Amino acid sequence: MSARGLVKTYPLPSGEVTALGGIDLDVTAGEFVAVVGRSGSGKTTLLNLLAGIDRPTTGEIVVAGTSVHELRGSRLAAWRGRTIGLVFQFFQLLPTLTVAENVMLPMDLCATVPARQRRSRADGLLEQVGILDQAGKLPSALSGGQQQRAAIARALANEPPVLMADEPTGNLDSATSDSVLDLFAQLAADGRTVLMVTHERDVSRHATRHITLGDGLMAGDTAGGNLPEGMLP
Ligand SMILES: Nc1ncnc2c1ncn2[C@@H]1O[C@H](COP(=O)(O)OP(=O)(O)OP(=O)(O)O)[C@@H](O)[C@H]1O
Repeated sequence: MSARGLVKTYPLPSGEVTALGGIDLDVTAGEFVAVVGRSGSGKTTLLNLLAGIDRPTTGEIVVAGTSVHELRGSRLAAWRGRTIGLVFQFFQLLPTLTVAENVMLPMDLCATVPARQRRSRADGLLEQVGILDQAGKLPSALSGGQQQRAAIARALANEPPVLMADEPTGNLDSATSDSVLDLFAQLAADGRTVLMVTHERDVSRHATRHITLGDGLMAGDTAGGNLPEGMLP
């Protein structure tokens, strides 16, 4: 995954806000990258651009051989559904569907898996994240950690090469956070690219690389699990 000259500005009545001022980035398969930085430094904007949720004002993004900045509308949505697994702070599970049905939803939307294989694939993913015994329950019957595991299984439904997570442990206690982060580390070790936005030092130490943003620019790029002092707010 690479980005070149990534700029994102928002026009406001009071003037233009520059969320990203020109980011160059290369991330390879198997990396577990934590994007860190102060509030307002551009972390979520960067993740949204790389995931194809939002489009850059200028600049280029290439993910798994596709020039994402050239895609629009339904082609962008189809690419995103196949390529990017998304995990959010508040899980975003659909409350009226069972856990297994939530996991099958991306398969239904993208038709990447034949209909008769979707349930067994969902069960396999739920087993991988350790909650197969919760498959038939509604999300409200699960703990926060179990709900985030269900959301990770759903993110993996279409076998995306890239997993992106915005503050995935922001709503979990520290022991539960650790187990979810171990799961991300395992998914990266299996060859996926994992990119996580976080502002918590304890969370970011699970990553193998830290990208620090400051005022929309790259302020640091360090390998290893320990973020140098002063690199987090
Ligand atoms: N839709 C928008 N319209 C206008 N300004 C925006 C919009 N989205 C983000 N911004 C601005 O862009 C800058 C970067 O925001 P962003 O949410 O990417 O930062 P962040 O590092 O993720 O912050 P936080 O840690 O608080 O979530 C901020 O100044 C923010 O106010």
